[in-house]
Amino acid sequence: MKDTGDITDAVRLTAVRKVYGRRDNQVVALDGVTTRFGRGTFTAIMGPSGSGKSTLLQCAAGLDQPTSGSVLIEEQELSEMNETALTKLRRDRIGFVFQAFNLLPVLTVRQNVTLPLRLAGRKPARGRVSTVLDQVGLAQRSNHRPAELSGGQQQRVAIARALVSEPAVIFADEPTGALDTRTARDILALLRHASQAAGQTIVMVTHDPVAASFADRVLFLADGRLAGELDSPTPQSVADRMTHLGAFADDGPLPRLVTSRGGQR
Ligand SMILES: Nc1ncnc2c1ncn2[C@@H]1O[C@H](COP(=O)(O)OP(=O)(O)OP(=O)(O)O)[C@@H](O)[C@H]1O
Repeated sequence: MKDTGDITDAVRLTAVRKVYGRRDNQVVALDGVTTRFGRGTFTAIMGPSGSGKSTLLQCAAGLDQPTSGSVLIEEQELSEMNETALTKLRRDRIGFVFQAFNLLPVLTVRQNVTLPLRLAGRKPARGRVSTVLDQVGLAQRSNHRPAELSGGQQQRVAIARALVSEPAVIFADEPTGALDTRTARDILALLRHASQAAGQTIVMVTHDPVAASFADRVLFLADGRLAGELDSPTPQSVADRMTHLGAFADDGPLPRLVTSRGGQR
C-alpha cells in the first residue's frame, strides 16, 4: 500500500543538530530536532531570541547543512544531494518569503512573479500567473512596478512569486515584520487561505503570537530543542507558552525580559 500522495510529509526533520564554530567556541544552534510538516499544513515556529528558529528554517530549506541528522523534502534526503541538485530543489520545490520583500524594482509585478521560473528556463503554466495574482488581490496591478505599491502589496507580490510554482513548501521568515498591524493581518489571512484552500504547505518563523495564531500549529523552540507545540493556537495561548518558555530558556535573573518580547510591539 504505497500511496505516496497520502503518506508523504512535505518536510521531515529527524534528529537535526547544528553546531556552529570550532572546538573552543562552539554554539549548538539546534540540538536534536525531530518534527514533520504535513502537506497542506501551516506551522509557525516560535521561541526566544537565539533559540534556533532561523537555523531550523535554513536547515529545512537546504540553505544550510545540519551537522548531523536528516532533512527530507518530499521524501528526498537533502544530505545526499550535491550543490547543483540542492539549488534545483530550492528553485523548483521551495518558495521563500522574507521580511524584506526582495522584489526587483525595474520589473513589473508580473515579471517579478515569473522571474524565478524564467531563471530556471521554465514558463509558468498558462493562466497560472493570473490565477496567483488574483489570489493575492493584485490582478489589477500586474503591470505596476514595486515602487508604485504599498508594503503590504509588495509582500503580496513576494507571496505570489512563492506560490506560482506550487512548491512543496513555502518558508516564511518574519513575513509581516515590516508591516503595520492591519496589513500584517491581511497577509497572514492570505497565507492561511493559501494553505487551507490550495493545500500549500507553509512554515513561518515569527516573534508575534498574533501572527502565530493564524497557523494550524505552533512549534516552540528553546535552546535549540523543541519545547512543545500547540494545535489551534490563539494569541493568548501562544503568549502564555512564550512566557513559560522565557522562564525555561533563561535561568538568569531577568526571565521577564523574554516575556515582554513575547508580547511584541
Ligand atoms: N553563522 C553562525 N555562526 C555562529 N553562531 C551562529 C550562527 N548563526 C546562528 N548562530 C547562533 O546559533 C544560535 C541560534 O541562532 P538563530 O539565529 O537560529 O536563532 P533565532 O531563534 O532565529 O534568533 P532570533 O529570534 O534572534 O532571530 C544563536 O546562539 C546564534 O548566535
